[in-house]
Amino acid sequence: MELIRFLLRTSGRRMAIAIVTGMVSGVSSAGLIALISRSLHQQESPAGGWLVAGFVGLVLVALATSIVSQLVLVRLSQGAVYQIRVRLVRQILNSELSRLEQLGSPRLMASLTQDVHAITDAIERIPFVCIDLATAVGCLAYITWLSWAGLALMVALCSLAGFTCIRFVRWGERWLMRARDEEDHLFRHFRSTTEGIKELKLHQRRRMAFLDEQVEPTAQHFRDLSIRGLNWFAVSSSVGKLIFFVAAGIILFALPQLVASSRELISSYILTFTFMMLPVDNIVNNLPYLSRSNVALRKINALGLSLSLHPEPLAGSEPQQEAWRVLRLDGVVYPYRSGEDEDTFTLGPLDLTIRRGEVLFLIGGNGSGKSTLAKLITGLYAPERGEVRIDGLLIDDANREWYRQHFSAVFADFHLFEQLLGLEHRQLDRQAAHYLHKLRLTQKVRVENGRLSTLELSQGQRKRLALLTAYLEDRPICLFDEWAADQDPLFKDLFYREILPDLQSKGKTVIVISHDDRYFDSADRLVKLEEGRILSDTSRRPPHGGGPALMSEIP
Ligand SMILES: Nc1ncnc2c1ncn2[C@@H]1O[C@H](COP(=O)(O)OP(=O)(O)OP(=O)(O)O)[C@@H](O)[C@H]1O
Repeated sequence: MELIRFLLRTSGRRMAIAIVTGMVSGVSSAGLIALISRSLHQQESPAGGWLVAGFVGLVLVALATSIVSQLVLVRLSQGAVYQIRVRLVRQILNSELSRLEQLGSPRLMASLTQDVHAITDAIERIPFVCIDLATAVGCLAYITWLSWAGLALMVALCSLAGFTCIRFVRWGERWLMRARDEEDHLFRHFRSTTEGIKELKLHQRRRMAFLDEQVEPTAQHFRDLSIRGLNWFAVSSSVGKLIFFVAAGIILFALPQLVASSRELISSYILTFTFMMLPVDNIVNNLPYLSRSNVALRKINALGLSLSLHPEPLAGSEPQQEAWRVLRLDGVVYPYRSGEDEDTFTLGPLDLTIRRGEVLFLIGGNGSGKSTLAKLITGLYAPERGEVRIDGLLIDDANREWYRQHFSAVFADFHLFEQLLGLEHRQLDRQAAHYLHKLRLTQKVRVENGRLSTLELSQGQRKRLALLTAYLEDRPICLFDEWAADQDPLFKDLFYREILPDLQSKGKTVIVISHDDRYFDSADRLVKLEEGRILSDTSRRPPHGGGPALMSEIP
């Protein structure tokens, strides 16, 4: 079973301790049955001292080993859940952006929530299932010890039960796997529900169509596939219980006819089967949860495999190249693909040279490739063909992470973190307060211990906060993707006339994606894109230092 293999990989030593102590507990429980059975048969004569001592001893051993086994398994299972969560997030973070975009956030969210939940659910049951299993195995061992005919019957029935149940569970799993694939589509609709709530609320017919034509059919399909899968589990559970009762019936009624059996033997069987009933019931009832976790693990492994096919090496420790001079893109090509080979849009081939200290505007119509080029320049995408070099140094998989550390960027679909993560200024709060004042956000936001007091702001204000982060990062190259689009005229002016010259005066190179032709005169250079190619590259003036020192006097 995949879950057990996963737990063994997580900590084989702990698993071994849990199995050994669990088995001791199970055998002790079976020993207790044997002892109770024997004491019942000695009703006539008072129980000997050794029986009482044996009873107390076995109770203590069964309890102590059961507790140890469960404690170890609780630790092991929670450790495994922790590892799965962290490993998955790490794998996502270490994967190429283009791969993550292809997979889509609903697929990632489904694994991070549903699959992790299914595994957690199953793993939390493992300690109890293990003890039940150990008790059942102990009881079977006792039945075997009582009579060899009992052993033969048990082996035959256990094989039959195992074979039949596993077959049904496998069929069930196949349906659950299909249901799980459907769940990815369902998550896409969940995302549309939360992110498109305004559009859905405003338009009743759209909302009805969304519900009737998208959410309901997908949810129904998911439900039907799940029902089919769970039906097989129900069959498997009933067949398992049926075989158990058949075993009990044969041993109680048929065995005495076939093999000479004393009343003592029969009553021992009755006691053992009664004792076994609860653990067997628990094991059978937990099978669907364990099976679901198999499906979830397969899904997570498939995601992990697909992510690991596009890994990115971790960051090198080299410092940024503050004094870089030239960044060159030579013949770079980046295609977006929808299917196997079908290109939907291709950026390039294009050549571009960016010099240190210049303010470069990327302009062009919607869909001309500006944001794609920005992701190539910043190293978020790797070109399929062509080269990116910084001062002649070729940027490849080995140093792309290092190269990215040269950039601060505010993309159009930026994300704000509540905490100013990864910024190690000694006076972070003071610096942040200074920039908040300059960005006219003091009335709205405070920064305490590097944490922003609120993110409940207008889109324009949120963008100003993103700009604050870029300032605090203090990286040599800044990139703003239509930053000013949501700003009022005052802040548009502030951005183009003061912030950009200020960044330039600090020696930063600034790349701005802009549609604001009123402010194109703020650029040293205008690079115009059309259909993924550079249409024109116009230098308006050589890169200069200077400009008003808006942000320069940091306290
Ligand atoms: N993740 C993606 N997957 C597939 N195609 C994409 C993806 N992102 C962008 N595209 C396609 O690439 C083309 C260029 O998009 P890009 O976002 O670079 O344009 P842009 O010039 O920044 O446009 P805008 O001014 O509207 O922001 C578009 O035709 C778009 O459909």
